[in-house]
Amino acid sequence: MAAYHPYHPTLYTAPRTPCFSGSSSLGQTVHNVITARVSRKQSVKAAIDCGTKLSAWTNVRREHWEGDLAVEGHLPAWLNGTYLRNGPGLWDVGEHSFHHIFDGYATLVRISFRRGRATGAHRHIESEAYKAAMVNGRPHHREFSQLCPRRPGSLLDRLRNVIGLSSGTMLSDNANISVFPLGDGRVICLTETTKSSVLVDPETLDTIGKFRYADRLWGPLQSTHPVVTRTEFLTLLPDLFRRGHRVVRMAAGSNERKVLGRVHCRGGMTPGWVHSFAVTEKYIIVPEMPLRYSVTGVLKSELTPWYIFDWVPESGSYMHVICRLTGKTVASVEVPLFMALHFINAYEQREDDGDRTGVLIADCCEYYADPSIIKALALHRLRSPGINKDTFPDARVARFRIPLDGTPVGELETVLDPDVHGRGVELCSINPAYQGKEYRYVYACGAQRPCNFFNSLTKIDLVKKEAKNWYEAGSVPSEPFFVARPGGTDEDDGVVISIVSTTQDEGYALLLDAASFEEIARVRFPYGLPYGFHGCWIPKKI
Ligand SMILES: CC(=O)/C=C/C=C(C)/C=C/C1=C(C)CCCC1(C)C
Ligand SMILES: CC(/C=C/C=O)=C\C=C\C=O
Ligand SMILES: [Fe+2]
Repeated sequence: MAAYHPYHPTLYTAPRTPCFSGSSSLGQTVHNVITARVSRKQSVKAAIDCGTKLSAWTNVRREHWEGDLAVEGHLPAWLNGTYLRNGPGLWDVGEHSFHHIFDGYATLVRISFRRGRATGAHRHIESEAYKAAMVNGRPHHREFSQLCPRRPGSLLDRLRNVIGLSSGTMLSDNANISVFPLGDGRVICLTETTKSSVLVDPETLDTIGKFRYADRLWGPLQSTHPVVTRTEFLTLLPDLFRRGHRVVRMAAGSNERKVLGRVHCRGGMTPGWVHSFAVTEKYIIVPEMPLRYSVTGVLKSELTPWYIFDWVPESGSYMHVICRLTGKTVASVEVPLFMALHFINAYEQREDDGDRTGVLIADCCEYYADPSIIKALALHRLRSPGINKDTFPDARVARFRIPLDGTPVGELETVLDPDVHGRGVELCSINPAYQGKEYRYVYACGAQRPCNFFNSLTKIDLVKKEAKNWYEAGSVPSEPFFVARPGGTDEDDGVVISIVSTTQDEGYALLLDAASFEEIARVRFPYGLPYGFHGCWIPKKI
């Protein structure tokens, strides 16, 4: 069968903004390679596009920038520390343009707050994949929608691809999704390949090198959303051939992962894709949805209609519950079909008659069992808004109830009227002190319809079932990240930070008071920034 390829026939011509000026030797290589490949005509087009197109979907202007940031408004005196955000920031190399938002080379953005002032920086992560692409002027590794550079023509090439992909040598280490401070002070960036675990310096944004796991747990894939606390790092390693996930734990200060338990997927022939999972104080909750890895697609270096997945609704949806102490599966229930990337939080709902745990609650951003969100994130779709076309899939805050008493099925319900957040909810954060506990507030990207991507921020009150929204026409805000005020006792005592890209070539960090959801400050970069995914907060040690 011919390999399916989801490229759009009228592929958008990406505005290239290739005025890189790296100072490192790699930066110099980057500069030479890029300038050599960009014609004057392209540079003029880039300059025009910069002013008129949304910077969210364009390459970052320079490979590296660092400087003081202009502050409009008032930064709280208590806000001392660094906000780091990871995401793709370079989708074009030489003549090659990536197809999907998840393919772009990782770009870190830093904003450091100190006594009411702010400095900032951005820089690409110097992964092997990025460096090879810069030197060769085209991608050299398998990315999310980018196939292996060697197209399987002969049997020998096919065999080489299978070996390269299963051994991991051809897989990308482009850590472009998340960033976490580990309990021991190191800062790690990740995507879904194991080799993408990369350590960075949160101040200079230098790539320090690979995070080397000191164990023998083989497997090319990992979760990009580990649960990281001061004491541990909990993650999942998908087991493509034995239809499951290993649940592993690494203590802070160590590089050695230890297997805690194993999730056996119940539907389909391959494990369900888990982009994130949830924890309560006692349990780890692993979702299994019918968007399953296409192991043959990945190994044969072919794209399926869902890129690297198959959508197999008849294989069902399940929630698996693992005890954090023993690693044993204590429940595995069938639930209504669902499609979710991000779990918001989970907790144990205690029964009235004592401390026996009855039901687990797990909340997520859910797409009405429709995986088309994956296709909505192709760059040509993001870059062609189509005036007044409402093309973005609807999403809701959905709540699972998972019984622990042996009942074989769980429930799924919509928590609040999705119209209050524009039928968009994604890239969520909560007060981290409430992780695994009963909680009330969610901060997330929302939608002001019509739209082809999230374009607002929302604060959802799960108790009152209300939302407060922030929206400004022509702006795309990224994940609103909650930072708690030290010593604060209310769940929403703090600020929310989101980096906004606009059609006016602006890039700024928006700070909202988390309680009122009113704007308190804008901290401006000199130019528009590309979209990014997940951030973290590193408090300044006083
Ligand atoms: C949802 C999200 O933010 C990113 C998802 C990225 C995925 C699933 C990437 C997967 C892969 C690579 C980064 C390299 C090649 C292997 C593959 C599993 C496709
Ligand atoms: C940008 C995105 C999802 C958008 C819509 O659902 C997901 C990013 C995932 C990164 O972890
Ligand atoms: Fe994510």
